[in-house]
Amino acid sequence: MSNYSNSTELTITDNSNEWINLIEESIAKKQIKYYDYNHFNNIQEIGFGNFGKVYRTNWKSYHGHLALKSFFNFNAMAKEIVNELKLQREIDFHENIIRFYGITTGIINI
Ligand SMILES: Nc1ncnc2c1ncn2[C@@H]1O[C@H](COP(=O)(O)OP(=O)(O)OP(=O)(O)O)[C@@H](O)[C@H]1O
Repeated sequence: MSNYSNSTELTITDNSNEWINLIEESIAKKQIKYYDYNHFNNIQEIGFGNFGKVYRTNWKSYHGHLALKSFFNFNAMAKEIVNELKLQREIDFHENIIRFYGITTGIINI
């Protein structure tokens, strides 16, 4: 039997899903709360930015309004989203900083 001690291992690395995996893991560990999209109602577009549209919505029987932020390309944005969440956690002690509640997935059809 021969031993190819100096053989080179060809490794193909694909980091494109690394950030998606991190978000999914955080949801699985309940570090990020996942909301069922079916519980949102009365969805109305209120603005848009470079990365997606923003909607005003209600959730279940909660009477206040929430902002739902959508992304045109979540996969391409995942790294920036993780970074935003880290930054948000640093400063969420201040009352003027809006709270991050969690994530949902769905196709907005209004
Ligand atoms: N929590 C919120 N409550 C009310 N309106 C909001 C809220 N978040 C965003 N908006 C509205 O949606 C618009 C887009 O917001 P978004 O955060 O996506 O982009 P931006 O911060 O304006 O710019 P960028 O695309 O560079 O991030 C805002 O300009 C605002 O009008």
